[in-house]
Amino acid sequence: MPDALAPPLLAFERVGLRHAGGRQALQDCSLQLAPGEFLALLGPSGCGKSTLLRLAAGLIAASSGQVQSPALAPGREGGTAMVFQSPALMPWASVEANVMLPLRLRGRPQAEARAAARAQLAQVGLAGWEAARPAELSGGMAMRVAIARALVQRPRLLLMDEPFAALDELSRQALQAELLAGWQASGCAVLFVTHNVAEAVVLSQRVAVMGRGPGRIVAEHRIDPPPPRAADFRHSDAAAAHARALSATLAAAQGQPA
Ligand SMILES: Nc1ncnc2c1ncn2[C@@H]1O[C@H](COP(=O)(O)OP(=O)(O)OP(=O)(O)O)[C@@H](O)[C@H]1O
Repeated sequence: MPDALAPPLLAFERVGLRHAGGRQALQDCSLQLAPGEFLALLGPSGCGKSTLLRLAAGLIAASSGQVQSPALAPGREGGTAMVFQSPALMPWASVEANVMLPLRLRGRPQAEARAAARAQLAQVGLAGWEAARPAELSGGMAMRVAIARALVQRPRLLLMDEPFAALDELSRQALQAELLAGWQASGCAVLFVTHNVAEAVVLSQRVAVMGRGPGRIVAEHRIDPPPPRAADFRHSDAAAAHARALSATLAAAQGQPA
């Protein structure tokens, strides 16, 4: 659960970003994420969601304003991990070796990294698949490996860029439930980019809606009840009401009637 009194884990203060080609992708973009919070970032195509995520990861620097996050401080445990729409696994390496990689790169001993990878794979439902190669996995299983590879790093901040967009609906729902279980077990904060209103409602505690031209946060919407929620929350009247409100906000952000 986010602690309302704790300093933010991630703070964007009037951030602007002009790409090298001259395009102003973000302008006056302000957003805060509390430790342990699950925030969905919802917005139309091209509004700057991925750009915002890359700023949060420290992969690019703001042109104006400030991005602050203790999770970006170098040399500290509990940093930032990222999951993309493509699982981006090493095809020549086993599932276990893929999940061990970030720990090995940090110098963790082989046996310790293997034990951590096995435990994390079991947590995402992949016990018994440690020796498999990525080519043997379904899209949903490959994404589970990518999530395990992120969570095994014990990040304080998990950044996810439309990770379930390429999956069929049933796989997507299963992965959503597993991500929520992983989030609750790890206590990390999640910033989750999606186009999908229902996904934002089911997963998050709060939704930030982006508008474009240039990209900025135009609305924030709290999703009640707080987690953990009943398994059938996605079919509840409360979820439908949140989805209607968010769809209207999103349509307004795109300059369309709801
Ligand atoms: N490296 C880059 N150089 C120049 N312009 C870029 C670069 N990356 C993104 N842009 C532009 O910045 C704007 C925001 O792009 P971004 O990918 O952040 O949007 P998005 O909301 O994630 O889009 P989508 O939902 O379609 O993935 C777009 O107009 C895009 O064309």
